[in-house]
Amino acid sequence: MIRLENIQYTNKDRTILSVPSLSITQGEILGMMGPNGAGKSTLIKILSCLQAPTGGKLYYKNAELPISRIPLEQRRKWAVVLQQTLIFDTTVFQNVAAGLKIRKVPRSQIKQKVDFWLEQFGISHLAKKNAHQLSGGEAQRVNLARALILDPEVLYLDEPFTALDYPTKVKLLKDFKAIIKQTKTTTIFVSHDVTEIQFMCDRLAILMDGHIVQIGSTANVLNNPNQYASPFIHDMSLHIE
Ligand SMILES: Nc1ncnc2c1ncn2[C@@H]1O[C@H](COP(=O)(O)OP(=O)(O)OP(=O)(O)O)[C@@H](O)[C@H]1O
Repeated sequence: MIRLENIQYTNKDRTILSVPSLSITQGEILGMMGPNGAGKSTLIKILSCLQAPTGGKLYYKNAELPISRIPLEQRRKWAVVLQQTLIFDTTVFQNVAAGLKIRKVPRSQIKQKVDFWLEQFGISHLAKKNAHQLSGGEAQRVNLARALILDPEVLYLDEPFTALDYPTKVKLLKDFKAIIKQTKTTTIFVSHDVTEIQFMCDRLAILMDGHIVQIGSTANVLNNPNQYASPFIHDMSLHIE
């Protein structure tokens, strides 16, 4: 589905990211972990074309993308959800409908789709509430519904659950995983929380200092880290216990 070849991101003389190759298959959930400043957000931004790399090639469904000028139709196949919920000062319904309105989807379809996605995320009862009056967990549900309503082929998530308390997070993770497995949405998921990663991800990549030092099945990477990943995995062991 997505393939990176020799992707580099340098700033002045500093290499922030260097990924010789990375392939992401359709429908998989790929996790990304690593210390602060390892380059996870930079990689997400490059994958979702929010930021152009300074070198390398990006392929989407075997076609090379012109990374410095990605067409709008292509960008619209992807959705990005960040830790900060970008909620508009209007109702929950209008927030979830926003992307469809921009795409000029007919009103009758908008109503049908919004009702469906509010239901999927268990927030139908909040439809008329002002989105600025929501709790963190409710707001993040709105944020996720707003992304998934666009039927993205790829979903990029950068620590979307970090600010949530544990019971809220567990409930949302369960609902969310069921939805993305059902819709077979290819998902790239950055997190600092090993529990989230274990629960969500088919594969896990460990980034250190701008390099993917290990990638493989989530259980294998966490249980058998290589010499480069093991200091980071070891430091997380307190959280695992
Ligand atoms: N546009 C930029 N210009 C200069 N330096 C940048 C730029 N973007 C990121 N960096 C630097 O690149 C490095 C990687 O940053 P990035 O945000 O990708 O890391 P991260 O792994 O997502 O970190 P965190 O876990 O703290 O969110 C950091 O040292 C950051 O300061």
